[in-house]
Amino acid sequence: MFEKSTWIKLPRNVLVGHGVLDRLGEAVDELYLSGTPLVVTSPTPMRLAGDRVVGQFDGAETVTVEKASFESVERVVAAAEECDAGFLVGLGGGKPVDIAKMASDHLGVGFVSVPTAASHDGIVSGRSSIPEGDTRHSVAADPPLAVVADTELLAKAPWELTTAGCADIISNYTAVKDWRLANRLKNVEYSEYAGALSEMTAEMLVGNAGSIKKGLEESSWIVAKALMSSGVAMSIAGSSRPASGAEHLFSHQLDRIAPGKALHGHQVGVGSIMTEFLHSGEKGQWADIRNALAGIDAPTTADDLGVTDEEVVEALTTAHTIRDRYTILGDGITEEAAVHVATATGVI
Ligand SMILES: NC(=O)C1=CN([C@@H]2O[C@H](COP(=O)(O)OP(=O)(O)OC[C@H]3O[C@@H](n4cnc5c(N)ncnc54)[C@H](OP(=O)(O)O)[C@@H]3O)[C@@H](O)[C@H]2O)C=CC1
Ligand SMILES: O=C(CO)COP(=O)(O)O
Ligand SMILES: [Zn+2]
Repeated sequence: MFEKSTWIKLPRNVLVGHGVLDRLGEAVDELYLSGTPLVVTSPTPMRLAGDRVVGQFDGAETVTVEKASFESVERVVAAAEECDAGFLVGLGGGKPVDIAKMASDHLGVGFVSVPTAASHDGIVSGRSSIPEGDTRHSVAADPPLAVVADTELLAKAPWELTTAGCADIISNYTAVKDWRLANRLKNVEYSEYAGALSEMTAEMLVGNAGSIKKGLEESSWIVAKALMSSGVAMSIAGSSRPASGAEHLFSHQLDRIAPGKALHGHQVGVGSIMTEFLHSGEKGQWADIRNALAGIDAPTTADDLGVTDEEVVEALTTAHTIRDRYTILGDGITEEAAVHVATATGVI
């Protein structure tokens, strides 16, 4: 008997474009949400867009978080309970958006995503990624009911945040390779639709790389749409597998070993150069990934990331321990292998 079933959760209203931030209230009205809106944000986004967001709702409350942690999630849950929040609005980069997503899932209330940076593909995904001690939890959470990505606002963010978003998308190439490998070797469920969408998203971004330039609002448009598409791939898969493989394990380890040195997207980009080398060897496509990253001003070396050679090697050799996700790193690679891949690709 055929017993498979699938439940894909996607956002209902997605607004991307110049000035759409001022249509946030309208986009939310359409969702028939009720109760007090709680805006979950962090210091910079609050300063840049807090008033414009809060001003579109009657009686909105605000909570500011500084760190991606379960403690922050608990603080947001407490603030929501105190004001009896009807729904949460995540305003900012990946940190406040993920925290708001996880808190609203816990509270069973709606969530609206308002990114201030095109820096990661959690803008629209049904995943929340929070570190805890030596591990990282990437948990299912309902995706946003609405996403409002104002390209005027995104384009004013530091250029590095946009190149980080590009690199997060470029890393989809290796994430999908890892996913297929895990399917072949460990029978991990693979979705052809999600895998194809994720790869096509990376392909289109690289194809449009010529239009991704500092100071050009069109760049934010291209990147924001790619981030949406990648987030949808994760929603279809019901996991972050289409967009997160060994290059993400490497980045999550770097977050522990060398915290705050580089952006998530930049770390996964450099990780992707090396894991592509592990997948396809010296003559493989790792140089294409490096060139794609270099072409949009994203880091390609340890130096660019601001981390040491030793930290890269440590992250590579220990990345497999951070979570139960089979990748090209298998049960771990030796220090010699890590030094070889990092040297051969020019990362160190
Ligand atoms: N759930 C998912 O599927 C995914 C989740 N992620 C997660 O997202 C996080 C990475 O996202 P990222 O955006 O890099 O992290 P942050 O939210 O920490 O943002 C990076 C920095 O940019 C600042 N910032 C944000 N917007 C602006 C702006 N418009 N102008 C100037 N500065 C700005 C932030 O300020 P401030 O410090 O004040 O916030 C912060 O210092 C990671 O925790 C990662 O795990 C990434 C990909 C997918
Ligand atoms: O960063 C992500 C996808 O780009 C989310 O992946 P994780 O599940 O590794 O946190
Ligand atoms: Zn990512």
